[in-house]
Amino acid sequence: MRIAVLGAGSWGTTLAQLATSLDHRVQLWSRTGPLALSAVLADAQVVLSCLPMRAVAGVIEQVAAAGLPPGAILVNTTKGLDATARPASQLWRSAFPDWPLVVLSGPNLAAEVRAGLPAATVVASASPEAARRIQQCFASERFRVYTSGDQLGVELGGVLKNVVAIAAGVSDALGLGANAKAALITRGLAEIIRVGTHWGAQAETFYGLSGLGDLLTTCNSALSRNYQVGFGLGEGRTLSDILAQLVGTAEGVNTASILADYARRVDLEVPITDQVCALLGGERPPQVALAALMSRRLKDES
Ligand SMILES: NC(=O)C1=CN([C@@H]2O[C@H](COP(=O)(O)OP(=O)(O)OC[C@H]3O[C@@H](n4cnc5c(N)ncnc54)[C@H](OP(=O)(O)O)[C@@H]3O)[C@@H](O)[C@H]2O)C=CC1
Ligand SMILES: O=C(CO)COP(=O)(O)O
Repeated sequence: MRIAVLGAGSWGTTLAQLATSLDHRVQLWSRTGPLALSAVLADAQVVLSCLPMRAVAGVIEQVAAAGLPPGAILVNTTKGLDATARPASQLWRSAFPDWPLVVLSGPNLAAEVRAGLPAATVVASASPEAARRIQQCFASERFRVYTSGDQLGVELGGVLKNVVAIAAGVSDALGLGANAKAALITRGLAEIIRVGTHWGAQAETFYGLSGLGDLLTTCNSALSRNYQVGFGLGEGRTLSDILAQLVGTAEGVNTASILADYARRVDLEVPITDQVCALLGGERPPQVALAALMSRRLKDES
């Protein structure tokens, strides 16, 4: 396959390397690289977006100006929300309604995939044929690829877990222990399912690789940038200090405030997100956020 990879950060270079090792012809585009976007797109059969959320709308405009080859499969890997709480694939869908669209998402820390450690992921699309083609394209002995028809659920699992991963980092920095971490991850999953099903995703999807799978990876690995942000907050550092030293993108920082604002407007309960937001905004210290979560009104687990 001829693959254009947009975004030469951690994930873009990793997927480009994986695709090259599988004998695809790969061209990697970055805004500072030597290749023009029009040349990279010219005869691409697959266009893989590995951009941070803040770059997606601008690059879509550039792709529209450069021209997207008819029939090329668009693959979104961005795990973020725009200011209006839309996940990235919805921006691609609005700009290119006639092109097949696939979301690739799962527990896939780039450094581990790059090192050739075994990993699994999910490719989801309204077009089973497009999902199967992308499955074939990226599957290897070290990277197992499943398909799903719940494109929204697969994407939202990857987007929403970032906020819980920030909370998990805080929990570990405070030394709160394994019981607290398990409670956080489990109630985080309940929060993700509440938001995801509100937006129309299927609840079962969140128990799969792109939901629970990615939540476990991101909440338990210091390789995760979102976890690193939380760990820094738990150590009492300011967000600006943490971000100044962070290598790469932590999408959960923006996702938390966008989600908290949205949830407030539609009266959806997102207590973990609310506390993460308050911590990110420097509004309260971690121990006060913890106390707020522990002293909520007593309720049924469901
Ligand atoms: N890293 C990972 O483990 C995984 C990441 N993801 C998701 O993939 C997305 C990208 O993450 P990741 O690769 O880690 O991010 P990085 O921060 O490593 O890289 C982002 C890349 O995007 C480029 N970029 C930034 N702004 C623009 C812009 N306005 N126009 C064009 N290019 C731009 C950067 O270019 P420049 O260097 O010039 O600034 C950089 O090459 C995120 O949504 C993330 O959640 C998904 C799965 C795994
Ligand atoms: O999404 C990821 C792993 O699946 C990467 O997580 P971070 O963005 O927190 O590094």
